[in-house]
Amino acid sequence: METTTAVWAVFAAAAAVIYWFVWVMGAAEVKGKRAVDLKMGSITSDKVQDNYKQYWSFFRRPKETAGDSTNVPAFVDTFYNLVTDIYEWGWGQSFHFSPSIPNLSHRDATRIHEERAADLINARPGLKVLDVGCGVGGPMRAIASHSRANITGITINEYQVARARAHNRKAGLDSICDVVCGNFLSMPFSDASFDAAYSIEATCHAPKLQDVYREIYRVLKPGALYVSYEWVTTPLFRADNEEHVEIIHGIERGDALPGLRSHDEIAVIANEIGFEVLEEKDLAKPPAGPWWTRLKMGKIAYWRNHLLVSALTMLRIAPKGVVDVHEMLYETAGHLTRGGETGIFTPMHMILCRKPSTATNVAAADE
Ligand SMILES: C=C(CC[C@@H](C)[C@H]1CC[C@H]2C3=CC[C@H]4[C@H](C)[C@@H](O)CC[C@]4(C)[C@H]3CC[C@]12C)C(C)C
Ligand SMILES: C[S@@+](CC[C@H](N)C(=O)[O-])C[C@H]1O[C@@H](n2cnc3c(N)ncnc32)[C@H](O)[C@@H]1O
Repeated sequence: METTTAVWAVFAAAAAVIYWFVWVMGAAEVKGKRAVDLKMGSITSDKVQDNYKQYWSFFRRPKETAGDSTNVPAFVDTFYNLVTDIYEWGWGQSFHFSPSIPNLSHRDATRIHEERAADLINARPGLKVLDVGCGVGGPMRAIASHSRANITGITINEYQVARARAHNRKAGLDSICDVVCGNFLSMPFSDASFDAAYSIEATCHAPKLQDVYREIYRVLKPGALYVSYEWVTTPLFRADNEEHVEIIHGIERGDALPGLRSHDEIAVIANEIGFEVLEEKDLAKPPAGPWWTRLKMGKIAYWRNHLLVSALTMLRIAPKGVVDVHEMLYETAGHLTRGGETGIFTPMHMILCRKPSTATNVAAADE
């Protein structure tokens, strides 16, 4: 072989490897981002590392200020600036777990878990439904396609609003799906303005569940249904077991949680606000397939992703700090997996509630 031909062959092979590594392997898990498009929400690239440090400082706050929850929405917003693109790239547009179903893809299992929420609140054409903590709108689009209900989502993170709106347009669902930026602890909606509501793995970010349930109760019409998939510790959790405590702390640190609640607090709080509790169930319990296997099976993929984000950072395609955030998520995946395997944690404690038909618009806990 001539030298020039050999050089060209080496170049072509290298180009093919880079293409495969970045565009094929680095493509979004389901449908969303490519690794080369990793930004960090609305943070400018030079501020990513500072924001990452700021995120961690929340967990190092002095004991005297630990009870002060006023800064939680800002801390959660910073978290989603840091992780939204990595989530979309490595997981898809639905930022939640679902029970695995034999012979079904993650994508289908995710859709089924979302449609279940829609069916529980009897979502149907013409109904005005609220999505509390909507992320980039994966569940919203699945539920809108399934039910043809009109859905309004709310998220604290401006960058997610832009992503969700772009996805809604692309899916041709923008006539029935909209997203607003706001705090679910004080929502920019009038009293009794929604026919139904759901929240999927989002209210765990509220420092006090009462505050978000009270707001949801306020904006729902009397008789309206509300379903939530809550992150909680299960009856198997033991506060005097060091490993259990470490797993739960690990989940809190890596997922911007001010403090995980126990399974038995949820219905008590819903009742306290004035909701009638119609059903409560841990959707992770058998016969449901394990929700954590999707995290566990990806060990090799994590290493590939780690190499990819490191290479993209070195080439200055991805901002400095992405590697740290990715490392944090990798560790979190370990804690979540242990939480699932030990059975001490579930991300799908389902509670179905109704605002009484006779309700005046004052939440019981306010009276
Ligand atoms: C409900 C919440 C988020 C739940 C999940 C969507 C995310 C929790 C942990 C995330 C991930 C962990 C490991 C990442 C991996 C290292 C990377 O290479 C690709 C993305 C991950 C798989 C990432 C994806 C999203 C999660 C599974 C919380 C915040 C309340
Ligand atoms: C894990 S994501 C789940 C998103 C979506 N439900 C899904 O399943 O894809 C949690 C969402 O809750 C939102 N959130 C957290 N705290 C919030 C707050 N105080 N006000 C509004 N949204 C909030 C986040 O911005 C994010 O969109």
